[in-house]
Amino acid sequence: MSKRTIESFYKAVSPPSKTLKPEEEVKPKPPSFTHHPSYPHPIATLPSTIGRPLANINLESHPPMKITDQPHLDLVYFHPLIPSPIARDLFEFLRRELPFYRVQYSIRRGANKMQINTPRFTTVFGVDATSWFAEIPSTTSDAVKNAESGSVLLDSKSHQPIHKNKYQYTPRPIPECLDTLRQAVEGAIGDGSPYNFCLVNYYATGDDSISYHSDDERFLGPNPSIASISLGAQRDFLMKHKPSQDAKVSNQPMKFSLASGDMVVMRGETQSNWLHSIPKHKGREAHKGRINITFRKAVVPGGTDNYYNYNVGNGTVFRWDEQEGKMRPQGTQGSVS
Ligand SMILES: O=C(O)CCC(=O)C(=O)O
Ligand SMILES: [Fe+2]
Repeated sequence: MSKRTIESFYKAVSPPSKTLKPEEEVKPKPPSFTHHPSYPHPIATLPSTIGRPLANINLESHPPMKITDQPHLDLVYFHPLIPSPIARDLFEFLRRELPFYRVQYSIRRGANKMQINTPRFTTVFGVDATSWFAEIPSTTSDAVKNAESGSVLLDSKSHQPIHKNKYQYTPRPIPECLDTLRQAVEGAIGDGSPYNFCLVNYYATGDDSISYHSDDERFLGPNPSIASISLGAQRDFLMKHKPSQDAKVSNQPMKFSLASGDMVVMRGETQSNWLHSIPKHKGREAHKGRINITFRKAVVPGGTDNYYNYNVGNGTVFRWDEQEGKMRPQGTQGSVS
């Protein structure tokens, strides 16, 4: 009898089928969940009222704008990608269902060690291109299946389970709700490049922010493409060129007022030449929350550890508390201010 290779026991986690029945045939389904041992809690799957429109985004009436009129700038601006009622429902769904973190870490500045409190809530899912999540087929024994809850990490080249010390943090598969969005985003961009990471920021109020930075880490490879989606409150997105002697380079920042449902794709030489930020904000919508989702492709294991270190870390899980109208650390009773 010939031996079966390990690959033949696994198949890639396939996206949910896009062939949907007409509205009247679809019965309301009880909520279902994406389970995985790496999640602090099961993560609800999208209701069809959100999943269906995301799978059928039509950009014919408002095609994306290419913005390339500044040196080294290569943006594609979808204004919007997601129609506003769906964007609002998706915002509320993700704020309610995802685990969030308020990561603290320390950096060295010369001889001094400084403690940094990330000024926003964050979470992350995905794994770099050297590994992939494979579904455990139904022929595998129930005991193994339950232990792994449906998917296992394999090495992309050997298709063998990864070494237990490959990563410092346990990678989390992108849950169905964000994977449906990933497929919609990849379909809208249409350049055939797949993303393997999903980073989520939640800015609770105008006091939350991200300072000027570029996403040009080596673990993303040269000229990375980053797709960035906004949901909820409108916030300013600033972009400025890195310091340059070139007379064609302006030192004035560009400002985009990003609305719920908008997507900006930063690609080409943008990350190596430009910085971007979401500054603190007062005034209109400052009391309202905003979610930002970025899809990226990390190519080496260092990217996986970096993303989990700065977006999950080792701290408390926060969940949205609808009654209190704010994020609450899990495992605490009563109101936390
Ligand atoms: O919130 C945003 O729009 C930007 C987020 C961002 O730049 C990042 O997560 O790297
Ligand atoms: Fe960024």
